[in-house]
Parts: sequence; C-alpha cells; structure tokens
Amino acid sequence: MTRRQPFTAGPGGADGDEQGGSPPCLAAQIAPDYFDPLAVDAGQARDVARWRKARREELLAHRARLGVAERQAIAAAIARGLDEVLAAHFPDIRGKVVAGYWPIRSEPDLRPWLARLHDRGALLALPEVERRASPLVFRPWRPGALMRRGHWNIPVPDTADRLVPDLVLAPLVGWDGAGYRLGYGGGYFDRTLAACQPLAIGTGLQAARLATIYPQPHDIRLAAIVTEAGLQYPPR
Ligand SMILES: Nc1nc2c(c(=O)[nH]1)N(C=O)[C@@H](CNc1ccc(C(=O)N[C@@H](CCC(=O)O)C(=O)O)cc1)CN2
Ligand SMILES: Nc1ncnc2c1ncn2[C@@H]1O[C@H](COP(=O)(O)OP(=O)(O)OP(=O)(O)O)[C@@H](O)[C@H]1O
Repeated sequence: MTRRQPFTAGPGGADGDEQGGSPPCLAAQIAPDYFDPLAVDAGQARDVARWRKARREELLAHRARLGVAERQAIAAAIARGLDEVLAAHFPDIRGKVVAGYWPIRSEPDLRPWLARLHDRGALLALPEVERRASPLVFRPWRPGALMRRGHWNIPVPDTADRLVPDLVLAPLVGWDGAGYRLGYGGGYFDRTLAACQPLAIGTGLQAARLATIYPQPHDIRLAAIVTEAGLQYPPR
C-alpha cells in the first residue's frame, strides 16, 4: 500500500522521480540573475514578510501546545513517510549523505530515524549557520557525536569538516500545496537550495499547511513534503 498523496485534490500528484540526483554544491553554477532583489516590489515584499511573521507565530504556538505522546506519534509517522522517500529515490542508502536537523522549538524529533540510517550505512550531516545571510553548511554527524552551540543556540557537530548532502530534510514551520516552505524567517534553506541541489524534503505537521505562503522569487519548492498524514509530492 502506498501512503503517497497528491498535494491537491484531483488527478496528478507528480511522482517526482526525475527530481532525484544531486550535482555537487557549486555556488558558481548559480545563474547570476537567479534572485535579483531589485526585481522585487518592496511594498509587496514587506507585506508578505509581515504576513509570514504572523503565521509563523501562530503555527509555532500551535506546535508548542502538542503533548509529548502526540509529538512522538507524529515523528514516528513522518519517519515512515521518509522510508518511502528512500525506497523511491535512494534504494541503496550506503554512502549517501543525509542531512537531518537537531530539533528545536518542538520540531518533530527524527534523530531515531537518522540513527537507523546510520546503521544502514548512510553518512549523516546536520546544518550550521556558519555566516549570517549565507547558505547553510553541513557538518558530518553521528548519534552521540560531540556538539557545540551554534547560531541561535542550535547544537551543531563540533567539527570543521563539511559534507555535501544528497538528501536534505527541511523542517517546516508551515508549508503549502505548491511545495513551498515557511521556516524561521532567515531565508537559510532557500539560500542553501539555490547553491546546491540535493533532494529536499520538507518535514512537519499536517496542520501547518497553509493555502499559500505567497511564494516570492527567492522561495524554492521542495521535492516533497512528509507529514504524519504521509508523503506528498507537489503538482508539476
Ligand atoms: N532544527 C533546525 N535547525 C536548523 C534550521 C531549522 O529550521 N531547524 N535552520 C533552517 O534554516 C537553520 C537555522 N535557521 C535559522 C533561521 C532564522 C534565524 C533567525 O535569526 N531568525 C530571526 C528572524 C529573521 C528575520 O525575520 O529576518 C529571529 O527570529 O530573530 C536563525 C536560524 C539551520 N539549523
Ligand atoms: N537566495 C536568496 N538570496 C538572497 N536573499 C534571500 C535568498 N533566499 C531568501 N532570502 C531572504 O531571506 C529572507 C527570509 O526569507 P523567508 O521568509 O523565505 O525565510 P524562511 O524560509 O522562513 O527561513 P529559514 O529557511 O531560515 O527557516 C527574505 O527577506 C529573503 O529576501
């Protein structure tokens, strides 16, 4: 039985199969006109930023109210959806680099799933904000590794090494049916996905779905979104 669901009612969730594969992170590959801040209407961008800030606060408050058992059940269901992603895109995970995240602010804790991947021979990584307003870097990590406090007090592996991920989990504060992500407002994932093209999978609560996040030129669509309701591919 497949738990895959299209984002929208009606025919045609894309199967996303062509979205696998991942050229290495080469910032030089970015088209120089990829994101031109001057092409954005300043008033509209300000309105969208204000709207997103209000939605973030509501969504984070809702998530913080979930009980421990509910949170664990959600994380376990998301882990099952992620196993489907692996089966579809990385049937042999050995030697592949999977970037997870160290949970903050009531994000689903997927470290148990990451630990299972480690046992299956995947290389794990966690993101770090090394420089403000820059792409994230990914540090090699394994369960039990020594951590230090990074930007925003987020724990990061205590190493200067880096990895280039094949698969990246992007934790969602909110999301929409077109596959766009609302995060904590730093723009870090968008900058990261503009600089390299791993398979990017959003993970979060089904209840965090918005009709639209009013995508802006800098917003990059995720390949798929996994919630406790299953694996969902955006329409083509
Ligand atoms: N667990 C986890 N780790 C993660 C992420 C995540 O979403 N979850 N990130 C995913 O990207 C990166 C950290 N993201 C961050 C995003 C915003 C800000 C920040 O300073 N926010 C400002 C608001 C910015 C603005 O509105 O202009 C703030 O709250 O003051 C910090 C870190 C890397 N690590
Ligand atoms: N590729 C980019 N180049 C330059 N600025 C960017 C880029 N991507 C995002 N930004 C800037 O980052 C700011 C925050 O973006 P946005 O609201 O999409 O954050 P977010 O996706 O919620 O944050 P995060 O990924 O850090 O959790 C925006 O003002 C945007 O202009």
